[in-house]
Amino acid sequence: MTLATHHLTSYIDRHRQALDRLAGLAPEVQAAAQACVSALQGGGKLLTCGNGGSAADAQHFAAELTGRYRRERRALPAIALTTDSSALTCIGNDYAFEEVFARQAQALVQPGDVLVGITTSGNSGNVVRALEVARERGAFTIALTGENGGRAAQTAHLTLQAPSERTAQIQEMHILLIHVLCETIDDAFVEDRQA
Ligand SMILES: O=C(CO)[C@@H](O)[C@H](O)[C@H](O)[C@H](O)COP(=O)(O)O
Ligand SMILES: [Zn+2]
Repeated sequence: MTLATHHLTSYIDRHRQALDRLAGLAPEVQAAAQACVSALQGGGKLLTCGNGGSAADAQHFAAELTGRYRRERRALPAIALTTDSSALTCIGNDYAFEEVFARQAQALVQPGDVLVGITTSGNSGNVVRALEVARERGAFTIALTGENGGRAAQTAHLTLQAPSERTAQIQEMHILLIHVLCETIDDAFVEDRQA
């Protein structure tokens, strides 16, 4: 067996073992999807943030909404707080790295919005601070974490805890969860092209 084959087999085995536990998150996933749909139907927007691979996930989620996920529907408002290098460097340099998302949240979050903070450890300070600020400003807050929800789970209104302690596997489940949220958001808007 090659090393790559060994890794592929063990990744697949690990996912097989985790899938039943992931299915157990259905009530939380339904609640998260409903919160996103209600915010968007009420004129609110989604804001997303995360670090490293989770920054990519945050951008991926926002782009599925402003662009398109799977079915044709109107463009939906979503902003990833990870993309503006001027804002990130200014806030990181002049305040603190922990404030890079929170300061943008102070500027952008309105009551009725949803902020989604993505952190596999559950403990990235800048994600936790963004959840805190968004909550204070009247947004509904959702954390995507690993099995250990960490400080993010203590801060957010709702947490989707991917059942793993391995960063990579948590990320792989996060993107699955994000796509399920997008599928459910499509369900709500696909008949409503002019709204
Ligand atoms: O993609 C990976 C590892 O798979 C890394 O870039 C990873 O996202 C970074 O180490 C992050 O800083 C981890 O942050 P977090 O998920 O604990 O909030
Ligand atoms: Zn990665």
